[in-house]
Amino acid sequence: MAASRKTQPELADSLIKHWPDELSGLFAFEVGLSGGLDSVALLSLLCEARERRPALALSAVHVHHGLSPNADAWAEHCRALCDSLGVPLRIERVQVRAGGGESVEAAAREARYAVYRGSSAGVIALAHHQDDQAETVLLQLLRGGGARALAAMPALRELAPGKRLWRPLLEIPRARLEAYVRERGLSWVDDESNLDTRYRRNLLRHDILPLLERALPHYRSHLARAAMLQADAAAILDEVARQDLGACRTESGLDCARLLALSAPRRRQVLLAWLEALGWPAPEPGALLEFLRQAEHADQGASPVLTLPQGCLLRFADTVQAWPKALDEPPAFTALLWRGGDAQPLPEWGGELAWEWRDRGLPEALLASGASLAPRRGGEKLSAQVGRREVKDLFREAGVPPLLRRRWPLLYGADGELLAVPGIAVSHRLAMEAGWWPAWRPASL
Ligand SMILES: Nc1ncnc2c1ncn2[C@@H]1O[C@H](COP(=O)(O)OP(=O)(O)OP(=O)(O)O)[C@@H](O)[C@H]1O
Repeated sequence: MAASRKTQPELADSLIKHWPDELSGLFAFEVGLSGGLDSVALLSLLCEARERRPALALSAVHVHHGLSPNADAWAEHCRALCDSLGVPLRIERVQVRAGGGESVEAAAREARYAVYRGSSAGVIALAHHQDDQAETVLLQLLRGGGARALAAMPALRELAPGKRLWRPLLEIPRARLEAYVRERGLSWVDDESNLDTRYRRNLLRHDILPLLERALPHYRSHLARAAMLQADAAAILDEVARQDLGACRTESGLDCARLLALSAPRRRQVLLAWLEALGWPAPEPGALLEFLRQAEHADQGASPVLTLPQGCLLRFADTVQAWPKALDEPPAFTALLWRGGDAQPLPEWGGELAWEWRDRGLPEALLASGASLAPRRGGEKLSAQVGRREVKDLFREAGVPPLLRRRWPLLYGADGELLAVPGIAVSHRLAMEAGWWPAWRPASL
């Protein structure tokens, strides 16, 4: 053991030397221990760090997925290793349920992260190394990922409030970890699924990367460097998108004029940042481009819509709005509460009825004496300069998307006469003098 420590001493030294400043003052570290070579190396290295930093409270967690016939043996191996290193271990059994097109691998990962988030330690350390990082960059590239995806795995990130995820081995090639583990005389288990080339990562690892290595022995560090550069680019994109989003955001969505004044790539980033803030996954880049193109060239009367699994984006008047998928049916009847021109919030209608004083508007007496709101049923007509006009045509001309027409409140007088289509037109017959104009403000998300 003493002789071997001379061969690979620099690994533990380098770990200590590169201890992130952000982790100073944190002492409870838990290693995600699969029992494989990488996490065995990490646990052992952190044990060496503990010798030099006795305040370090080191523990380990093994997530027992129960997926492999060898799962119990892996857990046993972790137990024996932790006993020999004097590290407390918790073994967490999880039920892996893949659903909705998710792979078993992804479901197992999700289950692991749930266990990590539940840890009482402030820092969870995982053993991803430089080879993993290089593979991740290539896989993201092959999936057509952008800067954020190509930034691959960060060395440090927040896992949950007050909890960090740390990957201290990202700059170390796997071969060095193997040499280290062998020198320490430590044993590890091999996950048999790692040899299964059905998984894309394993196909890269076993069939493609060995070829690449022959021509470009330093490809790992080059890909890791590319990831670092992309991480910077992604951080700048995020910063700019956050600022642009702040400038474009209005109560009901994004201001079209401000959005369209931005360069095309910034527009896309704003929309993506907004969707992310809403918790909606990013749409296909092509679909987003097409929506923005249509939104830019939309005339009065056209309302481009981008339909997404969670709902839809639409351009209406001077805003881009996001509407959740399931729009409830509006109420059949709502009494107008007249408060001398104060806006009336109507959450059950998904918006607010506001009032403006105009040269031609509705008389106050009419509004104060039993007016009400009801949805469109079809066939309604409103008094116009010449005769009466179909509400359907008024909606179309105003560019109200069909989706919003269903829950657009129409304003009726106590005698059942249609007084106004708020925000679009008021009865010509009743608005002969200065009076009130109703404005309907649909609230998007
Ligand atoms: N069963 C497990 N229990 C605890 N930690 C684990 C387990 N499996 C993996 N880990 C931790 O996660 C690290 C990455 O493992 P692996 O490469 O198998 O996961 P991955 O799914 O490819 O990566 P990611 O977690 O980024 O999705 C391991 O080095 C180890 O630290």
